[in-house]
Amino acid sequence: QARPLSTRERVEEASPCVQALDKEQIKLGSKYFTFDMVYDADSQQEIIYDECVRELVRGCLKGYNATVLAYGQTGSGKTYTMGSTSIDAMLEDEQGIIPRAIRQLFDDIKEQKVKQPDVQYKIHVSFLEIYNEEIKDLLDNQPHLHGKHKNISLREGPNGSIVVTGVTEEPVETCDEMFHCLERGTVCRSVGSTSMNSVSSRSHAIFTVTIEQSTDMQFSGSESEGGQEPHGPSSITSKFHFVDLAGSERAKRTQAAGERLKEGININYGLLVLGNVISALGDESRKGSHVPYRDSKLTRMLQDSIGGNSRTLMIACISPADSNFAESYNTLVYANRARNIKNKPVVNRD
Ligand SMILES: Nc1ncnc2c1ncn2[C@@H]1O[C@H](COP(=O)(O)OP(=O)(O)OP(=O)(O)O)[C@@H](O)[C@H]1O
Repeated sequence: QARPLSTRERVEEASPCVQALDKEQIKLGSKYFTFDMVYDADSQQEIIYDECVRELVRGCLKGYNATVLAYGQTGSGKTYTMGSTSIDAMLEDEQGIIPRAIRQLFDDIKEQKVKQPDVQYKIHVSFLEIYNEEIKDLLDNQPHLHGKHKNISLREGPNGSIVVTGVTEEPVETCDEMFHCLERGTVCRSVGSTSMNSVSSRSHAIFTVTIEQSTDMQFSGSESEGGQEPHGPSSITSKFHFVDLAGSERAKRTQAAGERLKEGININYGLLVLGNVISALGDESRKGSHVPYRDSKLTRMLQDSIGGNSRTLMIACISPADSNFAESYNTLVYANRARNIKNKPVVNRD
């Protein structure tokens, strides 16, 4: 029986132009990159989920915010990996991160309810896309009524968290209800065809699950200290953002024109500002300098996730083809910088 490939071997297999140096370092061109995990085109969705995301969902139920964002060149597999595609016709093995996280969330809550029957759960989902620097509510039931005039705004909450007002916050109680929201929003997403990807996402999409857990009474103190002492009600609210970024693209290669070109320019603008935010936060020598979160809707939305209190996983999708070397190189530079950012995860106790 073949032994499983080591991380180093997986990197070498994934792209012939990438040279693995040791367990956590690779060389591309003349530059060195570090990473936590690497997967090639044969890696199963299940493995990626178990190794990278399962723990974040567990942490979210303990009160930590979490974010998974997929970054990469157009057509490199972000939407496929995130699972923000319609899953109706998909084999279960092929399903990506979001449907898996939904299932785990409800399974874990079921288990937790057995251990802590006093805890009450309230779950909401919202699904937004940032299209041409406008925020669109993908769960809006009456878009024809609201049109462009739906007033969605972003503001900073008391603890530095970003609060989005004016969006649909759909209450859900079951796994199926959450799947339904995912499907509903997915079909409303802006998708278009370019010569690099026939089903290219033309927007950044953010699927957010908010979990409130509350108890009327909490107990503290051990049996040996004379029994457990009840004290006041307590509640924890945590959020999980699943972010499927639109792909970086070069107009020359996508052959975009007209509306597609305008979308491409806006996509690249959002990603450029995200890159500037990542640089400002990830570079020790720029510590304390201005972080341009407000320069784009995308970075403002992700303020908690990048440099905030969230546990954040960035998935850098790269193409194994040598013809995509330049874009793969840029993606790794971007992700390498992001890896230097140190967030400060805290439990969000109200
Ligand atoms: N690991 C994979 N296994 C099988 N098919 C894949 C894999 N990754 C991507 N694909 C397929 O490649 C095509 C492009 O992938 P996808 O749409 O996910 O790219 P993307 O990075 O989201 O692109 P864009 O930024 O243009 O939206 C899709 O048809 C997708 O199903």
